[in-house]
Amino acid sequence: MAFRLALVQLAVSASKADNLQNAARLIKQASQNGAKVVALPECFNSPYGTSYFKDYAERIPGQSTEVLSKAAKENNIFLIGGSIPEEDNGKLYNTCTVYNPEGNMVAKHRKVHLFDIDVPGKICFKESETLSPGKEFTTFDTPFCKIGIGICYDIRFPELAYIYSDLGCKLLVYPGAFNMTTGPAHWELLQRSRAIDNQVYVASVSPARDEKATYIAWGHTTVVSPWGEVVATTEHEETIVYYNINPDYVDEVRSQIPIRSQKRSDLYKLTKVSE
Ligand SMILES: NC(=O)CCC(=O)C(=O)O
Repeated sequence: MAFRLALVQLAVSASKADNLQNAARLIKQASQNGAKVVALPECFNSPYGTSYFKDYAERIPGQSTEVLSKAAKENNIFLIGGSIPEEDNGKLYNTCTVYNPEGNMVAKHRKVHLFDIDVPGKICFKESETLSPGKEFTTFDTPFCKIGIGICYDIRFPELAYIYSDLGCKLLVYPGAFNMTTGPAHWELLQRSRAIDNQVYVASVSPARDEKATYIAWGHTTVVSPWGEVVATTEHEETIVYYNINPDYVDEVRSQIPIRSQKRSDLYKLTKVSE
């Protein structure tokens, strides 16, 4: 069954209250425009940066996730709540929660791959200075299709996307916040790569760009089809990106180019490590 996806490229400020209010307003707008699944960006309630995570962190459930649960219920939608800094047992995580139209939390993804990079003269960022990594794969069912969740840097790891497609996901959603160095170079290419590798829809949701922020987001919230085409995108201002996802198109592309049944599992395979 086809459905309308809305990706909210939210302008995130230092005021958590404003961020929550803005998110609720744009979620409502997306639902009034027919969206059945709505997604927010990475770190939607707080500026993105290691110096902010502790101050903005909340337990789950907490203030921000209660706003999300209420918004999902009031608007009768599935809501992928971007991510928030989560505090649990003295540790901090970068966590995405997902709600069904009854407002129940149906999934929780803690960013698995922490964003630790050093590109000399351009950007050095170490999420691991303050955050701990998640350990779980995260998918959830909707009446439309199964959806897999990754957060930002998670998109660089093809294994995660492969596992999600193997579990039956037809859409992968990555709340993300690439930057002015890696954004232009890799943001779209990574989405198209994951889409083609797995013949799935890939959607990535960024915050809007704030030139005065300590970390300047690239924006360019985007949807890519299972054929690898960019089917919806934008620049960097606050906006909502819409696309009508047709899960049957995933099957069509897979039957045209049947790489899934052509894998040489007699020669190689990906295995899940159990704890
Ligand atoms: N928030 C992030 O994980 C940023 C990832 C990123 O910019 C990248 O290049 O990867």
